[in-house]
Amino acid sequence: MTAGSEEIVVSHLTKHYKKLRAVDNLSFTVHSGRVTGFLGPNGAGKTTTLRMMLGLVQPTAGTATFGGVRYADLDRPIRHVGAVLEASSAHKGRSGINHLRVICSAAGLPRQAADEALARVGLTPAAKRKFKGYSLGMKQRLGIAAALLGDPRVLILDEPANGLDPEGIRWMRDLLKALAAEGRTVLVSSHLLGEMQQLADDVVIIAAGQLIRQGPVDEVLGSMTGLSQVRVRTPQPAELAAALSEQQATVAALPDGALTVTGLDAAQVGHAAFKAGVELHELTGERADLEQVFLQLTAGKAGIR
Ligand SMILES: Nc1ncnc2c1ncn2[C@@H]1O[C@H](COP(=O)(O)OP(=O)(O)OP(=O)(O)O)[C@@H](O)[C@H]1O
Repeated sequence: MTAGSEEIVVSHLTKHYKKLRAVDNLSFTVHSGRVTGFLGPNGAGKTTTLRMMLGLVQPTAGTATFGGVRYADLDRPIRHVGAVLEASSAHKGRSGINHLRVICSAAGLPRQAADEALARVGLTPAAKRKFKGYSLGMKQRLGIAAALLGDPRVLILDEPANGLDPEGIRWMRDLLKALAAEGRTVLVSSHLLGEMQQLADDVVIIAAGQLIRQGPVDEVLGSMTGLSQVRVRTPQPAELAAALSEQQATVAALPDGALTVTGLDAAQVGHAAFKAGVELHELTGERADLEQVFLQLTAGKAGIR
């Protein structure tokens, strides 16, 4: 399966509910061939944004396009954009495979697309079991299978890891990375920041309806130097702490005897030790993780509006 490239461009997208600016002049780009994490505190406007992209909510202003075309103007949208906005629902007594076949026949897709999509999400062994007997994880997989039926170049998933066990989460990560590696555009919202750090190539962070930061995960993490720490081990901790304190660094002792230094990078700590004649046995730069960066960037903007 090869896929052409179809970027998502969100431009000045806005949604007002009476006085509430649920989404406020939001612009960002989601690139093809990459997984983009869409992050924001509760009530930030993520679901509203995704729903506007898919034509399910009418924007107050602004646009969202897929390869330059609005969702409503796409020719056979199922072939362009697959979306999973909430855990899938299906007729309780219908089997997984029949659920997908019904969608295929309504959308004019070949029957065999149902078998392929089911295989892709690992549900073939449960193909003939009734939906009501599916676990939450199986329902999530079926929802993704439905989104994949038209072999779309864009995938949009709202909290896809909900209800998945650790193995399911790992499976989801591998699937989404593989779909992006095929050249697809994959946009996924999640609250699981540790998972996002492992999954996403790029992030878009919003809060209170507005863009806070977008870019490659590495760049976003690297830009928050104030949050990074250096771990250092020395047989002369008192001398090193004194030398570092002169440079406005904060030094804390760890239970294992090492020190953590905030406010300097590893090279600066190494240089200070060298100048003070202090012997080092370990020197490791520890970058802030996505959770720390997220909390710092959205501080004061989180919460229910
Ligand atoms: N139909 C609606 N009418 C009025 N207000 C709404 C409507 N839909 C959403 N909102 C409000 O818009 C804001 C953004 O909601 P949205 O569901 O988009 O946020 P979210 O980032 O997806 O949040 P969460 O992470 O909690 O799912 C919230 O304050 C919400 O209460």
